[in-house]
Amino acid sequence: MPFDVAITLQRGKLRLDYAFQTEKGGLTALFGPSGAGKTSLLDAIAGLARPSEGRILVEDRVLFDKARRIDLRPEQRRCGYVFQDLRLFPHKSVRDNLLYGWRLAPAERRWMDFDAALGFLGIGHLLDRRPATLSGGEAQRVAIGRALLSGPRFLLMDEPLASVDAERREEILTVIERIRDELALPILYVSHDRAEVDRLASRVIAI
Ligand SMILES: Nc1ncnc2c1ncn2[C@@H]1O[C@H](COP(=O)(O)OP(=O)(O)OP(=O)(O)O)[C@@H](O)[C@H]1O
Repeated sequence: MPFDVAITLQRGKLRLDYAFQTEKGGLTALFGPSGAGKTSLLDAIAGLARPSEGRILVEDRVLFDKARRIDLRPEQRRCGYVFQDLRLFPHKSVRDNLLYGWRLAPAERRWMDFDAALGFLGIGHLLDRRPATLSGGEAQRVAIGRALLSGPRFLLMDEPLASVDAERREEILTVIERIRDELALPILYVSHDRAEVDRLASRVIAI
């Protein structure tokens, strides 16, 4: 099963409960209003927020299990996380941002090589640029490239169209569709745009 999650997360005074499982194939959207806890859930799956109860399995591998005292470190989880605010390193070139992802993965875990990622995402001409000089869509593709190069077993994408101008939306949507269809990676995708969810997702989880 790609994602099998049943956890409780405490965020300040707020208690957030999540329980869902997903079927093989396609993209699963997490859909819900601002503040509902979508980013918190991705953070818990990535190992950046620790649940107070429960368990998280991805592709039948236990990432977290409170009862069994299992809590893999983020770098052990093999998660490609595309953050809502991208978090590209501002002082590094596009090349070095991508190489950062690449170096996170031991050689045997890499399933996409550097040149293949450049071609797949159409970012080969941007290698010497700094993130501040990129358009929203270009920066988004670099962030996706960094995640793919880290040899992930699954992808978490937090509103990847949030910082993309209207004209570039189609380009990023097409990239996400290709990741879904050609790379066959389990994807959890946060959005609060109904049209986007209808186009991309094979199932929707209301948060
Ligand atoms: N570190 C924290 N400490 C206390 N409260 C937090 C913390 N992080 C998030 N929260 C609260 O937890 C709730 C869920 O936040 P979260 O960012 O997961 O929501 P979201 O569904 O992703 O929202 P958005 O769509 O606006 O990004 C919010 O009410 C938020 O204020």
